[in-house]
Amino acid sequence: MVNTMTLTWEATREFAVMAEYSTYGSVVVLQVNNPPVNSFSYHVRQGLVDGLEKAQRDPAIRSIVIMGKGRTFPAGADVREFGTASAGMMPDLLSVLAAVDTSPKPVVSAIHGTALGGGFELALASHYRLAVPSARVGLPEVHLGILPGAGGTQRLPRVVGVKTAIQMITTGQHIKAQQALSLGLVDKIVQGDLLKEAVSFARSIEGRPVEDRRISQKTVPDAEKVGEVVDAARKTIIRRARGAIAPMTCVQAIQASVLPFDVGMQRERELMAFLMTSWQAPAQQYAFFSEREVRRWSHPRDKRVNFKTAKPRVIKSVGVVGAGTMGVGITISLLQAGLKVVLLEVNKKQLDRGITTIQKTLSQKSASQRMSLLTTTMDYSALSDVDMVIEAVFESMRLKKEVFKKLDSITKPQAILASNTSGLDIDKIAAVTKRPDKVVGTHFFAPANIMRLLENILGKHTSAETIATAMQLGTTIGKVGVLVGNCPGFVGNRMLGPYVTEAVFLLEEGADPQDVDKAIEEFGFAMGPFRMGDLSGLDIGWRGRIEKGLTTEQGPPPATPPLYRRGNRYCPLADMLCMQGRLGQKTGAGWYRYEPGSRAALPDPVVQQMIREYRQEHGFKKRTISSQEIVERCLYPLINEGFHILDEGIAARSMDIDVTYLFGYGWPRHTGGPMYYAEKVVGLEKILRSLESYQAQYPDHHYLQPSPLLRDMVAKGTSLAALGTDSKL
Ligand SMILES: CCCCCCC[C@H](O)CC(=O)SCCNC(=O)CCNC(=O)[C@H](O)C(C)(C)COP(=O)([O-])OP(=O)([O-])OC[C@H]1O[C@@H](n2cnc3c(N)ncnc32)[C@H](O)[C@@H]1OP(=O)([O-])[O-]
Repeated sequence: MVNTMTLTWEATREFAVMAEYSTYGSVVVLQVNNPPVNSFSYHVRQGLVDGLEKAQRDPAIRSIVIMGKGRTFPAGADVREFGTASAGMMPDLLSVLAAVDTSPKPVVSAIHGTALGGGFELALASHYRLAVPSARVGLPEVHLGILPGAGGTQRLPRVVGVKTAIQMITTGQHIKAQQALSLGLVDKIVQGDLLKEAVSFARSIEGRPVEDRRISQKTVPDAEKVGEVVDAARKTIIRRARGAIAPMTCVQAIQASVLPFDVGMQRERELMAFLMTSWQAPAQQYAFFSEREVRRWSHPRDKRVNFKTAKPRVIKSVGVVGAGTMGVGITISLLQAGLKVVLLEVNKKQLDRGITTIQKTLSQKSASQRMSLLTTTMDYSALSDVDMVIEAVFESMRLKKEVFKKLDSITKPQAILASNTSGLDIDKIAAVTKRPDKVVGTHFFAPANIMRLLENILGKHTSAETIATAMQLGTTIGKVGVLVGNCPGFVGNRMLGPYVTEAVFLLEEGADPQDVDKAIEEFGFAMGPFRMGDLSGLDIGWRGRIEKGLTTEQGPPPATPPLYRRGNRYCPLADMLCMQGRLGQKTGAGWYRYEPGSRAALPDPVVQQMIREYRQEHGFKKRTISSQEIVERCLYPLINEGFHILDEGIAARSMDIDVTYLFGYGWPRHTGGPMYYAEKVVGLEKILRSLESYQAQYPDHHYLQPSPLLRDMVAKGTSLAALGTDSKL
């Protein structure tokens, strides 16, 4: 039992601020105090080493507890320090952990919050680990393009075996306390006050030898199977990594854990140095910080549109109009966040289908509780009292205007009206209401309950309060909200336009859909443009082109040259598929064919024949197109559109574009996003010169014309970060 009297701070705070030193009789408690996540900045490392040394010197001290102050046990190395002088300053994390491991007095890590990365490595270097039930542990370094470089690849397999270590480290998953206990990663789960419990536990183990508690001295339990385990895991890891080098490098380090500890540590250090100096690690760290930085939004249009000053309205209940795929996904997200939802659908069958999907998707445990927050209706008057409505009807301006007129007359005057549109003009929708200041675009991505991106569109009259409310709602429901301006397609779909168009032009010249998809997937996308089109439904784009007058259900509009529309080059291959009823996966055929019940895209001789005949008819000569050309011709125009978007102020910062693509379009994270990739991986000058060269070859592909901003930046040597507003990066 801990004497509560001893719980008053006796210690001086000479290592205060970053690692506080306190004594409770024979126990020293070192509390890391570096908000918000107690990361191991230089001062924390120094504080811990000083504290450990002081505890060793004091004969009255018999055990040491390490814990985190505030919300968490250390969540890892200070990533902002990477690449700076303080990252290399001694003591480094390895020497802190060596001092813990070799301490003759037992060291207990007492975990609450999230012990991640270097934090969990510190816990593994300790002789005992306690955790509160809500704690989570893990080694998520792979998401930052590196490996657990403070012994994590060597100590974890010594506890859980190579197989589980590979699984944990290559996925970077966080493990709950209970599972950590069953894996032997924590020794005890403690209820109640962690400090008291930890001090009491530390007293109970004083005097016991620490040698057999040192993980570094243990052997890997499944060491003899290491080759077999690695072989079995390799294929899946490489496929999942999609070009990221960190996962397989982590495996190489884990493989070395069967060697003597010091040899394995040396191997870990070498592999860490390899990753740290690769171009992928900074890209992934940029992605990590950008995901957080977009929360500090602002817009050049109006200085009141700024996260610092704009106050969101409190939203307790939300109406959702439309129980199609999007409306249902949005409803699920809102219910999962504990919000009250009124789901309106005028078609009874559709409504019933929607309710069934919602019930099935919500987790068994909380389904009835979540479902009690849902009201369903076919009557607009049920929306009279909600704080906000998200319209998710079919993508038609006429229909959306009708819905907004009704919503404006029925909902309370202060209610916010949001449209889940993927590209329609928010100002036109707002214009049919008497409250354009309360109208905003909220573009969710399918499946809306899974995809993390929420593109929030600021209309001409949208107030700062309204946009703040949309951004806040995104956070509440676990989305990554990005603020963008109003233009056709907003940021994401506008940039996708030239990408998809150029992909189809590649078919004219000799590529097959699978050639283009393969090149884009090798670049790192989960799906190339043709597989993606088949998944989303080819009719979406077709309907859009019909609405714009570019085509009709029967073929090209009368008196139109076959390969041109309004003076621009046009390829009708996608329209031809739709006219044959090939709308993608849902009809069993699109750019590919699909066996009943299967999602596997199979090359289709029918499509290949159609493309061949088309080439013949229009005099295109087939040639072999390299993967590099495919990647450049699809991605550089997309990037170029990003520069137009920045130039027009549709996105305030390049990171808003990057986050949009990382979270909404499956852009490979290890390349940082399209704008980061353009600047830091390829180089702006090279992008510009390639666009110029392709433009010379294809003068009527208008989007290959380099953006004036890109030209200007190359000429002046300006960086993208220098353009941004409010950026802390
Ligand atoms: C010889 C050399 C040897 C080198 C050895 C190093 C080896 C080691 O294995 C490497 C590591 O540990 S790598 C690290 C491995 N660890 C990880 O990868 C863990 C990464 N972190 C996370 O997963 C989440 O932040 C938490 C789950 C910790 C908290 O989630 P939440 O409650 O939703 O909160 P939130 O909004 O997410 O964050 C709040 C604020 O903290 C900031 N920040 C956070 N972590 C940071 C860090 N490590 N650093 C700096 N900053 C970090 C974050 O940016 C944000 O700042 P803002 O200014 O307010 O925007």
